[in-house]
Amino acid sequence: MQTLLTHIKQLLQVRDTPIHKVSGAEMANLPLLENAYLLLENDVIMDYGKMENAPSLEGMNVVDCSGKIVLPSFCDSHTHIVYAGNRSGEFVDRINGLSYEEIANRGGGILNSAKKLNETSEEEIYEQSKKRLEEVISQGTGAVEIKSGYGLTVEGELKMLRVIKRLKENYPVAIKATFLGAHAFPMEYKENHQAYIDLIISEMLPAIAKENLADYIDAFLETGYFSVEETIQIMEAGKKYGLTPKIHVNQFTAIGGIKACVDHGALSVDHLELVTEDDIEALKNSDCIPVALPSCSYFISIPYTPARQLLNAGLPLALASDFNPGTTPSGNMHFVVATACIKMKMTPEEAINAATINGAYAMDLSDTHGSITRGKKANFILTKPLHSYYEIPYCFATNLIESVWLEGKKFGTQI
Ligand SMILES: N=CN[C@@H](CCC(=O)O)C(=O)O
Ligand SMILES: [Zn+2]
Repeated sequence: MQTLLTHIKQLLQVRDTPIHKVSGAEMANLPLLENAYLLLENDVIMDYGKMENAPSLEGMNVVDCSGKIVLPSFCDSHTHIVYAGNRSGEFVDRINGLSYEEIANRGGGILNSAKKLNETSEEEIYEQSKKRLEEVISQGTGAVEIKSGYGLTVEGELKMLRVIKRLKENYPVAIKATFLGAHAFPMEYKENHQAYIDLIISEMLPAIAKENLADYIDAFLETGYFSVEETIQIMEAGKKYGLTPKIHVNQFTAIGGIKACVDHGALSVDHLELVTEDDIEALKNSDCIPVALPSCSYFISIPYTPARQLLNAGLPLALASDFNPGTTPSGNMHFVVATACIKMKMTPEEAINAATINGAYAMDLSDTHGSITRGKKANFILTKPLHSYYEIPYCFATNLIESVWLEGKKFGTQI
């Protein structure tokens, strides 16, 4: 079955020649077609072009898009969507003056979520998590990475990764799974870090590999969490099972972690609210992409990733949501794009590139996702009538989405 979208006011992120990512000054370029058509066949993009060259409407499922914009679905390369319960109590504690660090030191934070997760059945976690996945899909996400990291036990981590696997089987979005056993040290290992790292390496990783549950390995490389040396052990162990590192780093302190991640083959380094000149040097001429998480900065009032500094150095940048119960209880990528423009001074073109093609790169998905390119998945957002794509970040709190399309079908018609 072919579907033809006609009279599209602006068709964004049109890339005739497939690219994997855009970097530095290239990010200011967002190729588009005005008054365009888009032709879908089954689950892929067949063709596109100017309306005057549109194919005959005969026998087609035709969708008139007059006044509306089409852009590729958001590619959210960093989330923790699978969790149990929430941490709204800690949110109020922070309003009343406690910091994220103080809450964590009292056994709150990640350990609070780990306790809840280990007390909750796999079925119940699936039910809670699928609601969040459906929510982000309705907000325009068409490819998403989901981390474990709230188990911190062999069974808990496996439980989370099995839930991610089920989500992958049941939803028409691309999902990549990341093993984040090195998210925090459980209380009983506070004085014996090596014993927990040994548990990750000798028990968790083999069990995960046996069920083929993960694509990537992650660690929270941060003062008070995993040191540079500890993270190197985790990255090297993961690589032995074919898991490429994607690492949380430089959220609160810069301790030389970025260079270690680049040296050990990380696909992405995520957070980077703090960035040093040495970090930038380490990233230059590497294949590792920085990922900024502006909703996290917003929610816990920490600095925003210095996007201009990274782009001026010629580096690529991806934007992701960080959806999690502690620092970012939202996976709304429209808000992420808007906040990147408003607070990080990214232009609309840069922010849309960062949330589409560069997000796809940060999940090894740019061959199939992240742009309007012939042969790629027909995953895209159809907006309500707009004057220009500038209104996407400008209308930062308005729902601009008329419909989301996944694998060639309007979402809601597949499941
Ligand atoms: N910083 C580490 N991990 C998450 C937060 C985890 C939590 O507080 O539950 C993040 O990316 O912000
Ligand atoms: Zn995170």
